Amino acid sequence: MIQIIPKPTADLVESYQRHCVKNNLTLVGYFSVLAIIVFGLHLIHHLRLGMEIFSASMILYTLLYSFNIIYAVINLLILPKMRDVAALQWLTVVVEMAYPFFMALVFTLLGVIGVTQEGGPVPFVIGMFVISVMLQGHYLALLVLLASCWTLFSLGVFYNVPLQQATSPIMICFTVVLASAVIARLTEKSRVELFLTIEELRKKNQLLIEMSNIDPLTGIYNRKHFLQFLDSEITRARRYNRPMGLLLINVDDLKQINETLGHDVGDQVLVEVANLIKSHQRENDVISRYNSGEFNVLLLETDAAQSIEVAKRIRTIIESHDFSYVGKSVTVSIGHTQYRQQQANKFIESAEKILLESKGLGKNRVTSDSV
Ligand SMILES: Nc1nc2c(ncn2[C@@H]2O[C@H](COP(=O)(O)OP(=O)(O)OP(=O)(O)O)[C@@H](O)[C@H]2O)c(=O)[nH]1
Repeated sequence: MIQIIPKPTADLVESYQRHCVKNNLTLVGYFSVLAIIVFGLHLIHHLRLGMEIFSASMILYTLLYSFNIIYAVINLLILPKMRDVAALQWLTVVVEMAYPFFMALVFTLLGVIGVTQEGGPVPFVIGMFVISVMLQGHYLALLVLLASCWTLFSLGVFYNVPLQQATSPIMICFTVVLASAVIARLTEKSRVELFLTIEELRKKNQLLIEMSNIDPLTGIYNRKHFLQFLDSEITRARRYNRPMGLLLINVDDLKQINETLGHDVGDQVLVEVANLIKSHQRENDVISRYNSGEFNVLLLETDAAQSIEVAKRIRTIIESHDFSYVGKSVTVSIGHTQYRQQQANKFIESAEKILLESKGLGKNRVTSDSV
């Protein structure tokens, strides 16, 4: 069977949790604003009906709404502005966990009051569904909370209501708690699967992008990447008038190596030459395989004298390297040019022209159009 969804690794799980925290905080923030509006309407409703506003349930509602105001301020005004990462993480955990716990407690008490005053367990039912949405990504915490709320609710109802009247709301609320847990689990599972699939696709996409820029034989950048990179560097060099050199490096007599020793040996020579150039690369050099037997080095922030210096060093390193399996030393011809505010293709053409000159002059040499 093909496994489409990989087993989540620790970093994926962590990343998923971070994703949940972000979502939950936004949810908590907007839920708080909604609760404040509802509280206003609730209060107006009570006043218009001339109802007692200091009853036990009203005090609980007031407490619930006051907490919402504090949470709305923390979530929407304080957290987004915090710069201290450690403090932010700490406060985020407190807010994310404390809020549903507090809500659950208040809703449980409202549920008990509701049943005691024959209003029914509606607040408890609503509360449990709300916290199962809020605690997405923390299933264990949700289970603990649901179980504690139900136990608290049952004890409260038993204590205040005769057994006959208590059984029905307790059973209803048990079903609600069970349903909330199952729904939360199912939604979380599908969210995790979707998240992991997207994450996996994102990684594969990244890998494809990287692979499309890499030469499979030598593992260095390919021509496509070089041309893209050159475009952006030309814009920069023009804008800030920065010096930039280009070396075109061609392996001498590669055709002959291929013909006498085989294509595999030719491949090995190319890999080794690429590694030699790479191992002596400076921080600002960008190396790529430009053509079959040809490499180039783009030398950023480098003037003509420094570029020629680099070219000479590369030539010497390759000439003195031990290529004993070829039976003779492997050499390269290098053409050097400096950027002169021209178009990218003209810049490359200059390097190609000077490389041809290098070859014509007898190979294994550095030729420059800047001296
Ligand atoms: N082994 C190997 N050979 C390649 C590869 N790509 C191209 N070639 C061969 O490399 C040779 C390059 O030849 P050229 O650069 O034209 O000529 P050369 O023999 O190097 O001669 P000069 O450039 O004049 O020194 C050709 O025979 C290509 O077939 C590759 O990936 N691996």
